[in-house]
Amino acid sequence: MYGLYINSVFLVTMLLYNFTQSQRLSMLFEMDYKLMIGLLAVMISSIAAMLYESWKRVTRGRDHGLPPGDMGWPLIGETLEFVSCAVSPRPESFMDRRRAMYGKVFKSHIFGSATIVSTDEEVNRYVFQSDAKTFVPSYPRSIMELMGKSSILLINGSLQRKIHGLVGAFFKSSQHKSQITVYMEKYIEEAMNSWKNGQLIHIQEVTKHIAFQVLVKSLINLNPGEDMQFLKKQFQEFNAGLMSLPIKLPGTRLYRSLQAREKMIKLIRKIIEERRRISEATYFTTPRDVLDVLLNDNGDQLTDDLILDNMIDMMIPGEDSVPVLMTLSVKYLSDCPLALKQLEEENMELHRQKARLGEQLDWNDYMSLSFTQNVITETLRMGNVIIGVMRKAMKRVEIKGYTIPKGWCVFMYFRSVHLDGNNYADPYKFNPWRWQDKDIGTCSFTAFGGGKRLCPGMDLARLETSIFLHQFVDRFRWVAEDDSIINFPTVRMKKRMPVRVHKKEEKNLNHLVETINKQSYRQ
Ligand code: HEM
Repeated sequence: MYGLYINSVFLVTMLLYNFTQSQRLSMLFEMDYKLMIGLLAVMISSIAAMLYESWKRVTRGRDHGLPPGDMGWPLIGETLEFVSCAVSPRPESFMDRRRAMYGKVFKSHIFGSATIVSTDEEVNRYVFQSDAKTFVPSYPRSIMELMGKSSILLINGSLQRKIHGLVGAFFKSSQHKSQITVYMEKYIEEAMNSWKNGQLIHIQEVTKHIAFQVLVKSLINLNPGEDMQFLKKQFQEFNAGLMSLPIKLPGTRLYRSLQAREKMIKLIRKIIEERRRISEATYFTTPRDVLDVLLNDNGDQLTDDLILDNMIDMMIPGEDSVPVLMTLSVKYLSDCPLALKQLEEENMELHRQKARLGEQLDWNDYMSLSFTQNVITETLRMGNVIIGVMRKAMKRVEIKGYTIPKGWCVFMYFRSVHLDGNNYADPYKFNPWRWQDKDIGTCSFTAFGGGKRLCPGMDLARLETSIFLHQFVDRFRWVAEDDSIINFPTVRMKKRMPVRVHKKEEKNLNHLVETINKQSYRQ
């Protein structure tokens, strides 16, 4: 790089010297245009090289205690290389290369911020456990613009803890799980009843539709209908702006998303007003949804504006992640017949038991399917629905001998931790059996984050996925068409996971159960 810089300066000097010697301005125009372009290119590369060198000097000068690493080019840093790896089938290759050179924690400059990238579970645990005086959440500008000021995703301290506690407790409650199980079964049945034998189904689309209905039911108790359709349309418009240029002018993507947000706020405000008209005793005693939970709070911190912000912003982490988890489970199971067979057996055994007792399945039954839960955990480990999260350092922090300067971002990249051979043997192999008798809480598994911001929707996501897998294997056999996983900007299937479904006949079902019983599926 330094050689290019010297050469460029030399070339520019020579050309300028020739030009001044000619003493004729017109000579500039007589010069071959190719030479002009060449001259321009040399000048630009010369300036770029100078900037690069001074950037290096500046960043090297600041290195006291910083983890090793490369800040890349001025302004863009290493963003281009990060993105080119992110769109490849191995997004973690960006991290792998640097881990080999610098270790599990290194410095970089991505998406406009000086960043410490951590692929180290101990460092991540420390960051997760830190309070808001040390680290606060950090998101790309467009997301910040679209989120409400009082969004749980942005606020810190006691108010964040309060909302997190209220929402988490509601999602964990037996009452919510029972209610959502009934609705989930209903929405799945409606979708599956329309499937014809041999039909091609796009799992990603079906699960997106079902999970959105469940999410909206959990948040504002809305049933499928006109309002739900309206909300879905506006949320899609809103969502499209989350990864856009942060320009708020009429006509821009961000502007349209902000308008969609306003429309959603209007609808939810109307729902709040309607609830206030209903007698307090009816809706305040047993909350039906998160909205009731927040309205029910006796303190004066939870204003209507705060509740409105949160009703919309809680859809952001909840809307896409659950259908992706369901879709990836189907993908990995399709690629691993042994795991599919064992999952089928477990679910059909439960079905038979309940049929013998003449009982319906409840949420507890679904959550107690241990192999199915292991399939979900393994899908989260391999699929990395959320590749990682960002925090911003509010002060200079020392962790494990590394310095994180005030104002820098920390990017906790879960994907590398989850695909590290030292943490998980044969990490690229889908192996749900690895979770047998393993305590998820004590290992490096952080698909739902950790600490004070541990995902409050974690149980809901697991329950929904268990119910979907149960109903799917109970009623259908399928043949998956070729498809591949895309990881950037969000995780999804390239072709929306097409599968050809075949209804299980009652006779075939019994035969299949017998066959399954004769086999052992352990690996
Ligand atoms: C597969 C499904 C899901 C995954 C992988 C997932 C993952 C995560 C992760 C990693 C975080 C931590 C973010 C951080 O530390 O900055 C988080 C936070 C959060 N999740 Fe989930 N999530 C899922 C489903 C859901 C669902 C269904 C909801 C329901 C609304 C939900 C609501 C939230 C909320 C509100 C937060 C923010 C908590 C806070 O900052 O206090 N998530 N999620």
